[in-house]
Amino acid sequence: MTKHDNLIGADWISFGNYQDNINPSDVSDVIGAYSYGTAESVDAAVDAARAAFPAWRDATPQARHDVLDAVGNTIAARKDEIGRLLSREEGKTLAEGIGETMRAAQVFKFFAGEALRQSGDLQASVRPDIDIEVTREPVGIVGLITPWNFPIAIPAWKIAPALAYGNCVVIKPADLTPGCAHVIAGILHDCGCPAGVFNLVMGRGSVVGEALINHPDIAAISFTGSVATGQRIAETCGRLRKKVQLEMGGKNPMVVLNDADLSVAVPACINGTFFSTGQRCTASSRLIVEAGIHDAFVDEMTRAIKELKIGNALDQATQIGPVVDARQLNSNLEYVEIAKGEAEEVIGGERLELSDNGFYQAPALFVGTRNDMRINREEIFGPCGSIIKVGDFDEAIAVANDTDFGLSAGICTQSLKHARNFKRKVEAGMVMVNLPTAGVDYHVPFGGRKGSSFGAREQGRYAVEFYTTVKTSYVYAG
Ligand SMILES: NC(=O)C1=CN([C@@H]2O[C@H](COP(=O)(O)OP(=O)(O)OC[C@H]3O[C@@H](n4cnc5c(N)ncnc54)[C@H](OP(=O)(O)O)[C@@H]3O)[C@@H](O)[C@H]2O)C=CC1
Ligand SMILES: O=C(O)CCC(=O)C(=O)O
Repeated sequence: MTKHDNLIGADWISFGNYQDNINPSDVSDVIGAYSYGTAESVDAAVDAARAAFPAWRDATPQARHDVLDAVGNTIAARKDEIGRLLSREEGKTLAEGIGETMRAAQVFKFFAGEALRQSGDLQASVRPDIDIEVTREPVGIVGLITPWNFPIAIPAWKIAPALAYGNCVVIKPADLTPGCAHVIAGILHDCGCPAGVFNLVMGRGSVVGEALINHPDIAAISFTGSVATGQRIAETCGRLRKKVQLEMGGKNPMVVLNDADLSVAVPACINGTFFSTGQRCTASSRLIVEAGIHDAFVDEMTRAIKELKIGNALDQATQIGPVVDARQLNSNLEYVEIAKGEAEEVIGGERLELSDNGFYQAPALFVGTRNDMRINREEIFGPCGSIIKVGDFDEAIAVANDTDFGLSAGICTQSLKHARNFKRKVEAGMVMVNLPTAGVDYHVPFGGRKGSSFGAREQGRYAVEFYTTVKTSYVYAG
């Protein structure tokens, strides 16, 4: 079996402790063995980054552009092979895996451009003969901790801006999906990224992740994952005065009003709720439906989920792949049991025993639910959606906002007035009109409010806020 090592400085380093990367579509398929690091591995990676930082900080924008652009081009050229690896290790369909790979390529190319577009302000002083410049500088060495559900796009949208703005990186990918981050490391290495500017340390969150967040020379941590881990990271970073950016869960509402076009609303809800096996922090987990269209909507959704093809992620016909692992599958099935006690009706949601030996679950629709039920308060992170019936638009907005989260929110309506009011009143970082709540562009800000996010926004040119620090310089020329 192929063994995969960590990238520290210019070298591929083995720490022993090889762990199998298993395909959730078919657990007999072992993708490779990945060497997991320790706290000492993090020390070595930070030493390499510290040595590389002065030269990378001072590198020309052109030099940074060229590395990132070459990485983007290489990922795009290898999209089929990398997309297949992604689908094998995470379980999303091949189309989704290749699509996510292209998104990562585009992110690198976008931030290659941003490396060239850095700017500052020249401001007038309130005193005579003094000029003031406001400029941005890299924060230093940044630690990136990424989840399993977007194993190439999320590393890409943290690595690319970090490097574009002159930082050095130590990344710890999710222990369930180290393969795509390992491929990015190889591509950065081969595309001329100087030794130590980018370092990969694979391993467990409780070991490598903890060492990263506690390391005194790491200036900033960018994290995507669960609320519990994010809270822990925020506390540590606050105590150690590190800059921190957290993207966590969602309980995203999708409102369907009486005037919605069901031929738009149903595909948007099917996509938002069930695609990527519901394992998206932007998934539509609460479908808030106005009474006049409720029964027709439930009928159409029930028909549509029964037609979904669940199966091996690598099968071209598959629309919904497996759940990522046994732990997540068991957690989803527990929520289906909870739903049986809370909802008026549960459609689907059962464990599926297919010919491939993977973690398959039928999509689940919970009908006749209230917003105060556990299934509507807690993030499930599986192919499960609840339907909540409401009387009118005002009630729909109140229910949409009655949640601890605030990442994405959607509305299906043909009314310009309701769409406009929804955009203004909904408490979310991203709003979708007649579109699924999940599936975002790569060049605009991503993030939310309340319990979903903390710190500066990710992606697009707004990423500059997290990956740089501001310097104000006064020059007297009298
Ligand atoms: N918002 C999102 O996009 C995501 C949300 N989730 C939510 O989280 C739930 C659990 O998923 P899970 O993968 O366990 O999420 P975690 O939050 O545990 O994992 C996210 C990342 O954090 C790392 N990590 C874990 N513990 C620590 C720690 N103490 N210090 C530093 N880093 C740490 C993980 O490492 P390791 O992989 O080794 O555990 C992983 O790289 C899901 O059911 C879902 O609800 C999960 C993934 C993405
Ligand atoms: O919906 C998307 O396109 C991105 C979702 C995401 O980043 C996540 O689930 O972590």
